[in-house]
Amino acid sequence: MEELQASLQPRGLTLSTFPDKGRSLLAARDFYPGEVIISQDPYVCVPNNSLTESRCDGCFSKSNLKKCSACHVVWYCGSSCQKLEWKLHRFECQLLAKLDKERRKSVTPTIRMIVKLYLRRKLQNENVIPVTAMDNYNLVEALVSHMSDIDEKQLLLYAQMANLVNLILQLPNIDIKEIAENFSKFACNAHTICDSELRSLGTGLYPVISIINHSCLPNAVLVFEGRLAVVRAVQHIPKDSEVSISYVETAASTITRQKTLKEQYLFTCTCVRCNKLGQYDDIQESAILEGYRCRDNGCSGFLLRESDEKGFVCQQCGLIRNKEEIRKIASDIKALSDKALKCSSSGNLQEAIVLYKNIEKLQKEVCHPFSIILMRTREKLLEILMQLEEWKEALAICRLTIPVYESRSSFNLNH
Ligand SMILES: C[S@@+](CC[C@H](N)C(=O)[O-])C[C@H]1O[C@@H](n2cnc3c(N)ncnc32)[C@H](O)[C@@H]1O
Repeated sequence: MEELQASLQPRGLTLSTFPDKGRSLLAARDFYPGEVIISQDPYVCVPNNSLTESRCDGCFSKSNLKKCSACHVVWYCGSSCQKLEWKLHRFECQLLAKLDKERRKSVTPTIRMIVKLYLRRKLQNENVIPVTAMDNYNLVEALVSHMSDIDEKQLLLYAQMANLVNLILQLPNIDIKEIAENFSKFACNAHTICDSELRSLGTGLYPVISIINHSCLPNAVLVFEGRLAVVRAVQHIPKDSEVSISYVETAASTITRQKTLKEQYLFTCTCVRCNKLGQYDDIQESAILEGYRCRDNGCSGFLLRESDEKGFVCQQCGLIRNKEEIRKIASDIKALSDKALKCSSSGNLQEAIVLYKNIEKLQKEVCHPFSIILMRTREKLLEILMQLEEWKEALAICRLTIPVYESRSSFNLNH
């Protein structure tokens, strides 16, 4: 870690360890909103390929794809991406080509990440790929795995996946337990690589960026420029303070955020937002983000459950909303959502638009106008409309989301 510390110093950063969080990245000088704090190329990354969607292994694009003729698993958009990846894929390709057709189908993106991890370690050990202070396997070894905290079912799954990786790699002296531990490390350290519209393209392991801890009110944000991970300040970060990003959707209730953090990252967040759990402004924010709207369309109050559980009371005008009425609409929304998901994943986009519009209509009846649930439906609609180049309608959806973003920034100012 001394080498890493030395390479972070000229960037105005330093490493520290806290008893409750483990390693942390600190600012060794002031950073200002918009400024790049750190950027890193992935140690390994893979596109999120599935049976219905493929992307180029180099740039993650979806156009002009050709399958690697030897392994039939990996896709490229052209020779420049293929060349870029060849140093490693040359070895991966030989291993995948040896597998029978059925086994090849079980090589999921996660399995490929681990296979690539070991191949990269081997190529760095053999000096085929250069080693630097920010790009070496020691950084992967230092990542937290939470192996002692995960349940038996998950351990068993990791063991099965580790066996498959072992079968593919066929390296001498490989430790199955270490492979399983690397799966666990991926679960709490890997990042989803997104495009500028936050669409998920793939997964990458960025072992220096993984040192950055979480806050529900972060002072920095992680974005991607292609495969490059870039951390930018979103607030003034004074010298000696910790750099933090959010691992989860910040526009969620405290209970939802804490549940996700506990399940995926195995810790309980004690940030300033989480410490407000149960206080009036936390209850209000949670009810707006995930709760129901007032029966009176002209009222913007938030609803809380009545003590006798018959319904929900508007905290602004006192009107009561019946629980059964909400339950009925919620079940209609669920049925439509299942259909819409099927349509959009099978490429039936026109039908998906009709269904998402109906979902939005129903959600407008039950959800608070600034609800994150309604917002997600609109984001989905926007994504499909943009795919179909229906710009006018897409713009109309954007206009609906602006007031929600404005209200969110006022929430955050209150914290
Ligand atoms: C991506 S790692 C971050 C770096 C980590 N601290 C380390 O020592 O390598 C994620 C893990 O860090 C810890 N962590 C991150 N943010 C935290 C926070 N706000 N409070 C407590 N633990 C946190 C948790 O153990 C979590 O699973």
